[in-house]
Amino acid sequence: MIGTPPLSDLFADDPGRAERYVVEAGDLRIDYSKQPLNDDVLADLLERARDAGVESRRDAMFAGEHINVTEDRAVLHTALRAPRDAVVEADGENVVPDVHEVLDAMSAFADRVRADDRITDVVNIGIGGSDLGPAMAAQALEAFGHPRITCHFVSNVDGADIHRTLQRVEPASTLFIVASKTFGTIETLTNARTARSWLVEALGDDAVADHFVAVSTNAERVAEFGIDTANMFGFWDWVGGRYSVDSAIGLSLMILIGPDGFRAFLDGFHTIDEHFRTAPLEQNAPVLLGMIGIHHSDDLGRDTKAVLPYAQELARFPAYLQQLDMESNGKQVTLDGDLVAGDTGPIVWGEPGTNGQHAFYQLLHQGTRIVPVDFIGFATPNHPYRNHHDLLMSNLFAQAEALAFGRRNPDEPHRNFPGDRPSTLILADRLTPSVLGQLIALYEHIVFVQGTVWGINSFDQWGVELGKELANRITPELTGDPDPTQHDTSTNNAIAWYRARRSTSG
Ligand SMILES: O=P(O)(O)OC[C@H]1O[C@H](O)[C@H](O)[C@@H](O)[C@@H]1O
Repeated sequence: MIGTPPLSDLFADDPGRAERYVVEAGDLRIDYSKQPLNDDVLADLLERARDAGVESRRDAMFAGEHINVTEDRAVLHTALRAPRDAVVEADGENVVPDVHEVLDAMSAFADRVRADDRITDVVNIGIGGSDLGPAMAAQALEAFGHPRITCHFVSNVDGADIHRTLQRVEPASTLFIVASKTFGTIETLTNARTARSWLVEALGDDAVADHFVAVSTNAERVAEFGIDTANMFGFWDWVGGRYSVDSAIGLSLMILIGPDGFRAFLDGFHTIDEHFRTAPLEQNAPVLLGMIGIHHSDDLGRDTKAVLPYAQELARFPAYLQQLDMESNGKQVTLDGDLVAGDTGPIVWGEPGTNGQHAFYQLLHQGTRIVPVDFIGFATPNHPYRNHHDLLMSNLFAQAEALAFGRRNPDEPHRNFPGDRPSTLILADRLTPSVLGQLIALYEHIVFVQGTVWGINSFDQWGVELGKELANRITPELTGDPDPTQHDTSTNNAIAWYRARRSTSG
């Protein structure tokens, strides 16, 4: 492991540092000068990226090879944002015409809904990748939204979620989008059934065709559920759930911001795809940021990473990144099935600034753990209050400065700020559909680079299966007969406790 002097020394000794350690990708200006790097460390990290085969694996992904080996699938979310005339082959077939056929169908449908004064509310029912992407993006891009349309997102099987939403909408003016790649996810099917009963009770069976559409890869299950497949928008098994916001899973977003806005969103992704595919590693933003993350994790033993957007509209961005990063790289075995040697994906968390400053930044500044931070900010806000924005941005710049350089106070240790706390500063002119697409694609490819270096499969998610299976086993035990005894004693007692109270509380 190569160490570096404190950031204050690195800056003092190298006046060109702040110019040199900046990379531009699309509309993003990424300053990584407040990271524990010098030219030697950087060269070493890029060497490690090369040795790990980042370039060849990247090319294999873009070429549609089955790099998701445990599911024997291509990984082609990049094809979802390829221009109409591009050629991307999966299993010998160009998938781009199919992608654009669905985009065209979505666009026609979105235009119809946007022009239909009867529809005021769109409720997306989905979970995981079928929720977080559109929910995060709809919030992020509300300023670009249709004035009549409100999007709602129901994900949790907790009845409180659908109940709250159904109380806020009217059957006649609501469109439900049931979004599920597999159409087998119990949370989504349960919520969708409840929504359908609610609609049918108010408007009758015939209303389902007008008020329900589906987004899925599984036409058979959509039909079984009772949604006409004429009202279904498809996608493909080479789109991972957490990489699906730019597939038909983004239908609610497209209805909100319009087909042109959605096109701009996809173009933003594509800009970063092209950057990632073609920029030399030295100027390749996902590679640089990915390798900085590797440095924190592998060399400096840092377990977590905070993503702190100075944009209220990006409030759900950290939650979105949690699935993207932690479901992708929270793995313990390599592609060959061996245990990995060190740690893999970081614990990702965050909240928008300035709220975080009044909550957890104490630990960032003076805690014993060092948390690498990504700050995100914009020059122009999507609201009219420039004075607020100046305050917001001054806080962003101040926090990055304070973390990096601290303030010595030997006489009062509790007022001492040690500094030398790393951050990356990601800036863009304005949070537009294109810039949001660019940000998401940047993180997608950072995750890819890191998964490649760790030698893991970033595209499966077997770790979510066991809990699902056990829940399916326990569900009938909560109501059935006799009392269950087949679990460990703690689980048995918890189930017995619930059964007893369930029967008395009704
Ligand atoms: O879209 P669906 O098939 O309903 O899946 C929804 C989510 O659930 C699964 O358990 C996976 O962990 C996620 O990757 C997925 O996004």
